Amino acid sequence: MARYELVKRSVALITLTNPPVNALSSPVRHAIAKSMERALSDPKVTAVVICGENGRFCGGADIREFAGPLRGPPLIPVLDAIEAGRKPVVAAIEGVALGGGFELALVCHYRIAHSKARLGLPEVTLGILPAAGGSQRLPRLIGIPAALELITTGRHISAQEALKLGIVDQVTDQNACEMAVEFALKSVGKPLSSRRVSMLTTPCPPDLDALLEAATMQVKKKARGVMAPLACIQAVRAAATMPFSKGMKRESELMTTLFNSGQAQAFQYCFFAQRTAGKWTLPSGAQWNNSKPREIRSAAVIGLGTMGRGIVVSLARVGISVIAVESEKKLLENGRQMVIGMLERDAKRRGVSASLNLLNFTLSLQDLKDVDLVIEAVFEDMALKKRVFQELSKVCRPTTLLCTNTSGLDVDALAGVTNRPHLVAGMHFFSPAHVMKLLEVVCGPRSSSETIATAMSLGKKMGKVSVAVGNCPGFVGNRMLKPYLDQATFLLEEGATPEQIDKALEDFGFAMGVFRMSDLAGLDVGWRVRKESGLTGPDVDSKNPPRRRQGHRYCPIPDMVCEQGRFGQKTGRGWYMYDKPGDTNAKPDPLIQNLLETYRSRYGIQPRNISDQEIIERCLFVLANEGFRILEDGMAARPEDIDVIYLFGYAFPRHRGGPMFYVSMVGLERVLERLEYYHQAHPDVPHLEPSALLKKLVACGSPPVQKWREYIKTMHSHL
Ligand SMILES: CC/C=C\C/C=C/C(=O)SCCNC(=O)CCNC(=O)[C@H](O)C(C)(C)COP(=O)(O)OP(=O)(O)OC[C@H]1O[C@@H](n2cnc3c(N)ncnc32)[C@H](O)[C@@H]1OP(=O)(O)O
Repeated sequence: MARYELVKRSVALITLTNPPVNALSSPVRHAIAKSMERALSDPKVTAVVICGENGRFCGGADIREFAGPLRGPPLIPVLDAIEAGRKPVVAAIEGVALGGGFELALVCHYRIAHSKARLGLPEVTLGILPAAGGSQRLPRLIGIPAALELITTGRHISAQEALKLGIVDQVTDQNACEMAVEFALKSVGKPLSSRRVSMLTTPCPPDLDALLEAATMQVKKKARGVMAPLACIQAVRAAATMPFSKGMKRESELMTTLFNSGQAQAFQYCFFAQRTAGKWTLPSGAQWNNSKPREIRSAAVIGLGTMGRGIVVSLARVGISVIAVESEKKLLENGRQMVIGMLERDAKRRGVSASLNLLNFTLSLQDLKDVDLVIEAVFEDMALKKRVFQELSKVCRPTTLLCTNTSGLDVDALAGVTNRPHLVAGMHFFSPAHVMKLLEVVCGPRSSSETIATAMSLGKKMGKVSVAVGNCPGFVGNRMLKPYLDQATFLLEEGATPEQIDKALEDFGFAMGVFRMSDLAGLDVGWRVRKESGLTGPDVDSKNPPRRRQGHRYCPIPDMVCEQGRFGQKTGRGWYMYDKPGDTNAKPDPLIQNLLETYRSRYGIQPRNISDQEIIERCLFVLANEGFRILEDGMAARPEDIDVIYLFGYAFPRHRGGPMFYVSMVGLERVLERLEYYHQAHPDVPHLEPSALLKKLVACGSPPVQKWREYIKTMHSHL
C-alpha cells in the first residue's frame, strides 16, 4: 500500500500504491506510518519525499471506509508525525491532492506540484469538513478569506493557483517526483520550524466577524438546509481564534456532528451513485466494460428551439463539428444568432476561444449525409418525428446513428420507421441543455450495444452525467414527475395554496417548489401535452365528470390557469404574479387565491388545513413509489440511477440523496404505511397504491438501498 525505497543514497521515497486514486485506506495509513518511522530512524536518510503511484498523489480518505467503524491507525496522528519529524519531507504532487491527500501535503514541509495537478478540499461536497487538520492548517498557510472560499466550496484549484496562493512552493512541467527529490536534498539542514504549518499564526483580518457572517449568509442561500458548509465556517473561525490544538478539537467535534447528521451519508451515497450510473448493462449481457463506443467527430442537430440550441452548444464546445438544421430561413437565422451568442459567452466564461468554425447551418436534411450522428430535437409530435426519421433514414449513410431528444415518446416507434433500428436511441437532454448535467440515454429494445455505448460516451464527453434508461412513456424522470405534479395540484384542490406547497418543498431542500419551478419552465408545455393526450381541450368527453379522466382523479386547475393566458414567468402571470413578463420575483396572486376558492365551492370541496408533513409525504412518497414501479418494470437498472436522474435533472436536494435514498432513510415500513393511509383516503389515485416492490422490500426487512437490486426480478430488465 506504500512502497519504500532509498534514492540518491539518502532520500527515502515513499510511494502510495492504492489504485485508482491512492486513497488513504487503513493499510495505506499503516504503511505511511511505518515508512515514516523507518525513514526518521534510519541515519542514512536525510530527507523524505512522498508521492503517489501512476501519476496521482492522493484522492483523499477512502470514502468507502466512512460507512463502517474506524479500522487501522487514525489519520491525524499519522499526519502529525510527518509534520513533527526532524527530517525535511517534500510532497511530490502529481494528478490530484484532494481532501485527506491535500491534508497529507499540508503536513509535509515543502510541496512541489506538477503543472497539471489539481488540489482541493472537497470534503464539503461529501457532507463533511476537512477534519484531518485541513480546516486548521489551510487558514494558517493562506489566510482566512482564501481558505474559507476553498473549504466551503470544495473547489479544485490548478497548480498555478496553488502557487499563487502560497500553497505549493514550486510548480514544474517535469517529473514532480524527481524534482521533489532534488528539492529535498537541498533542504537538508535548513530549519523546519517555520515549515510546520500548524506552528504558524493565522493571519486574522480585522473584519473577521463580518467576513464569516457574509460567508454564512451566502452558503445558507446557496445550499438551503445543508449543514457541512456552516460547519466549515465554524471550523475556520476556530482556526482564526484558537490555538492549533484547540482548533483541532473543535474540528473533530464538528466532524462528529456532521457524521451523525445523516446528511454525510446522503452526500457520500450521491458520490458513488454517480459513478455507479455510468456502469450500464443491457439484457443481452452487453455492458459498459465490454462494448466499444464509436468515435463521434461530426453530428447534426435538427430543430433550433431551446433544446436544439443547447445541444448544438454542448457538442461544439467539446470539439465536435455540428450541422444545425431548421425548417425555415427565419428560424434558422434566429437559431444561428442565438447559438453563436451562447458559444461566445460560454467561451468567454471559460477563458477559451469560441469554436464557431465547427458550426454549419442549413435548411436541408440532404446536407446530413456524411455525419456520424444525428440528434433530432423537433416538437414533441410523433407524426413529425416519424417523418424526420424516415427522411434521415434515406439521406444519412447507413452507419449514421439516429438519436432523438424526445422527453417521453416511444423511441422504438421511431426506430421502426428507419432502415437501421439498431442504430436508434434516445438522448434526452434537460433544459437548458448546455447547462443541465443530466442525459437520459434511452435504450430501445432494438438499440445495439454499440449505439448505447456511443450515446453514453458522447454524454460523458459533453460533461454530462449519463444514465441508461428503458423505453417507456416519460422514461424515468418525467414518468416519476407526473404523479408528483398530480399530488401538488390535488393538494391545491383540498385546501393548500401554491406558496404553502412551495415553502414545504423549499424547506425540505429544493431550491424551488413545484409551482415556482413550473412558472419558470412555462405552464403551456404541460398544457399542450395534456391536450394531445386527450386530458383537456375540446375533445374531452362532456359526459366525463370534470374531476375525473380516463377512470382516475384529475385536477383541471392547471388547465384553467393556462386558459387565462397565465403561462408563468414569461407572461408575467402563472401560479404567481410577477411585476412584468420575464421577471423572476414570484409574488402570491390574489387572483389565484380567488380561482381556488371559486373552484372549491363549485365542486363542494371543504378546504382543510394541510400540514407540511402531508405535503412532503404525498409529493415525495408518491415520487419514490413510481420509482419502485420503474425498478419493477426494469426501466431503470438500480435505485442509484433514479436518484442520479433526480439529483442532476430535477435538482433534488443532494443532502437528501435522491428520492429512493430519501425513502430508505425515512424507513420503508413507514413509507408503506403512509402510502396505504393516503391511498385509502384517495382510492381514485392509483399512484398512491404502494408498489409491489416496496411491499416486497418491507417484507424482506427493508434492506439498504444498495441491496435492493437483489430483490428485483432481472427477467423484466429492459436495460
Ligand atoms: C479524521 C479524518 C477524516 C477525514 C479527512 C479526510 C476526508 C477526505 O479525504 S474525504 C475524500 C476527499 N476526496 C475526494 O472527495 C475525492 C473524490 N474523488 C474524486 O473526486 C475523483 O475520483 C478523482 C478526481 C480523484 C478522480 O476522478 P476520475 O478519474 O474521474 O475517477 P472516478 O471519479 O471515476 O474514480 C475512480 C474510482 O475511484 C473511486 N474513488 C475515487 N476517490 C475515492 C476515494 N476518496 N475513496 C474511495 N474511492 C474513491 C471511485 O469511486 C471510482 O471507483 P468506482 O468506479 O468503483 O466507484
